[in-house]
Amino acid sequence: MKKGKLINSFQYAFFGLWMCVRDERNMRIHIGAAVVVCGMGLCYDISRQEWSVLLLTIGAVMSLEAVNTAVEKVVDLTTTEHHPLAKYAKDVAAGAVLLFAFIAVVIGILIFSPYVQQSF
Ligand SMILES: Nc1ncnc2c1ncn2[C@@H]1O[C@H](COP(=O)(O)OP(=O)(O)OP(=O)(O)O)[C@@H](O)[C@H]1O
Repeated sequence: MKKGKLINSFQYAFFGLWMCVRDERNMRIHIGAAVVVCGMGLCYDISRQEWSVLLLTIGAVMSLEAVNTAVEKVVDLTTTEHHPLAKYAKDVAAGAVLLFAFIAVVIGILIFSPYVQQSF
């Protein structure tokens, strides 16, 4: 692959993430939650393994939100009409984010509950 093209690909990808943050309220909520849990991670001095799980979880939630946004945009591009398949695609993509967001909350509780209990 040519060097220029590789740089362009990174630029497009970063611009995609920026548009997601700029336009999607849910993405900004995920970022807020990530800042809070990373702050807690620093406060409680969690282990390397716990940081790995935490960062993987944060990355997965945000990546899923980005894919959900992409699905929404493609559906909107495909039809402006009310269509059951459009609803199906959007709701399934949203469900994927919701499912992993629940898992992320459970992971957060598993990681931080021993530290929070110790501090009382
Ligand atoms: N073209 C369509 N045909 C049928 N149902 C649709 C269509 N567009 C959206 N919907 C449905 O309307 C509801 C709201 O969709 P919308 O696109 O506004 O996304 P949203 O859930 O509000 O997400 P976001 O806040 O990320 O935009 C969802 O249940 C979605 O499946």
